[in-house]
Amino acid sequence: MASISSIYSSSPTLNFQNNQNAFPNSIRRRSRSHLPFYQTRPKLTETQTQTQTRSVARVVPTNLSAVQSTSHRLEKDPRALWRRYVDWLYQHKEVGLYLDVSRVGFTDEFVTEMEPRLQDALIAMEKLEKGAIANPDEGRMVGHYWLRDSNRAPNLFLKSQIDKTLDAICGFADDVVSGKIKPPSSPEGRFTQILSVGIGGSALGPQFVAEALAPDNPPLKIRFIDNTDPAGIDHQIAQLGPELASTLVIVISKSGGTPETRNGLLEVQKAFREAGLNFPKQGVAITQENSLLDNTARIEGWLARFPMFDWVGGRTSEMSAVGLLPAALQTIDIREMLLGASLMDEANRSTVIKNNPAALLALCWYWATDGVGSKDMVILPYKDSLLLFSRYLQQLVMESLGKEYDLDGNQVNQGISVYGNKGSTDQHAYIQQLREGVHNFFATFIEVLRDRPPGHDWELEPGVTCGDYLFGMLQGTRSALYSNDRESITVTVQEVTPRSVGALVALYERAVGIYASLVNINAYHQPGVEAGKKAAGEVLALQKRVLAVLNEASCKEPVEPLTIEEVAERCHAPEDIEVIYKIVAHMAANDRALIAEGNCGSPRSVKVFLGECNVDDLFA
Ligand SMILES: O=P(O)(O)OC[C@H]1O[C@H](O)[C@H](O)[C@@H](O)[C@@H]1O
Repeated sequence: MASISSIYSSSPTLNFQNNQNAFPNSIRRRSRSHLPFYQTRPKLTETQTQTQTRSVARVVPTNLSAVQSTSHRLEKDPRALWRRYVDWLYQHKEVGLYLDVSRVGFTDEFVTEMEPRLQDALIAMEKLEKGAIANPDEGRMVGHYWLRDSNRAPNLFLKSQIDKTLDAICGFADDVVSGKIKPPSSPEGRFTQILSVGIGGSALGPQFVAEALAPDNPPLKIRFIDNTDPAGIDHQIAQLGPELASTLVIVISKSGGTPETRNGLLEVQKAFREAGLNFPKQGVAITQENSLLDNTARIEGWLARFPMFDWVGGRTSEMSAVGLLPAALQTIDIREMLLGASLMDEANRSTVIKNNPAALLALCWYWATDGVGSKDMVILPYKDSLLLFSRYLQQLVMESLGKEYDLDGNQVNQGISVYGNKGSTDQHAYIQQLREGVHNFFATFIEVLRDRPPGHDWELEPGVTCGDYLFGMLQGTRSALYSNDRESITVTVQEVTPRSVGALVALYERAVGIYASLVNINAYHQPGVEAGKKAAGEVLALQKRVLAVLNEASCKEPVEPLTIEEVAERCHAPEDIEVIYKIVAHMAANDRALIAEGNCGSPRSVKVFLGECNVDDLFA
């Protein structure tokens, strides 16, 4: 998780204070060591690429590579496949979940060779659950498993923090839903909408759970601002219309300093001002204690604040206030979600690999991707309400496993790519390529046995329901892929319920942790994300310098239009000329007092000046 200072030090504009001053008073010269954003990762030379390949090879023991998927032919005899299905089928009775790994072609020899490594991974997981510093780079414990079983927290203080927060969430949600806590100026007299502002791990879990579990007509309907796209934000606010007066705004950010979330908040606050509404009486913050967001909410007297804990990462925060508060406000049974997760956690502690679904998943991933991410994970839930599962897993898996270095400092460039939407819809989009095209994936089907609530089904043709078609499509695709040597895992749940959704989240969280141990990486940090954030800050800082240079030239009599080269020179940033051109083009397209003359298709012809100059700023 990025520290606040690292975000703010990179750009003076990325600050929770609304900075109205677009023109800096002084222009700082960039140090030579300050690389422009597009140069942050130099290309590897041929020798480096070879070194990289060698270190990748090091994480796969040579004795394993001989028995792995690439050289192995899949079993095709139906009776042998049925035996394999029965032998390997995992069932969790209390959750109503099954895991079928029979269509992944791992051999017995592979399982035997992986056994000691899986046992090591389970020991590492046990230590993590007991409070070890499992995220060494950030010196942090990794405690999302304690959230659903606080008795497992390593000390009483953490346990009471978890319990108190859960009670506070339930109490607050009950009071909002019952109308005891009301918005100050809504004609309805109660909150009817939730606007959740957050990004990444502070959005994806709540989005997935809302789509999966919210009732058709929840007492509070949720919508999300999860980007700094102004048109997207306007769209959400416009759709709320007069109901802004009865909207509970939940701002979620672990660090409390993520620029997109800060911007979303400022935009929403502006909408409240324009509607004559009192934002603090409708605002809730979920963030780490003493973060900028926390302090802002405290000082401004927001309606409520809920903590995010240092030891819970964003992408594993669904069972913290981040996921639980929005869910509870939609009357989703969060205690059942927590129970589903803790039941699944318990199963995932089994040291018998066949009885440990997370270990089985990790084993399959390792087999299918040769332990180096050589194949993508395609997630295909055959249920509309699970549409966002793949998006949720994309962050969980890719941010956790996508790492340049392993724990010993070897360059490994690990990861598994994740994508997918839902079946059978995707059969009409890209299954053609999956079956016959480039063989670079393995599929995971998510099957839901219950088609509709009891008593609602009907036969649209004799003996066949709509749900039977969905079922048939899944089975047909699974077998069509397999017959063409495409491997698949099937996770089956009885129904989409708070319990099964909690269990699915827990299953994949643990599988990611175990897999990370198998490939010896830290699953709990995200150093690569910082580069993009830092680069964005640099672009915005450069934009201010461009404006200052243009302001100076535009205040001259007569106005001095500048070429892009001249702007770059005067910014003392000739190496950033391309970004400067893009800054100019973006500002010109947005009527920002900047006039660009010439043909945008040939950037050298463009001359630029400001429509209005700011003399005060020039002499400030
Ligand atoms: O919750 P926040 O601190 O606002 O962070 C939101 C997101 O920011 C970054 O992109 C991190 O890589 C994500 O892991 C995190 O979920």
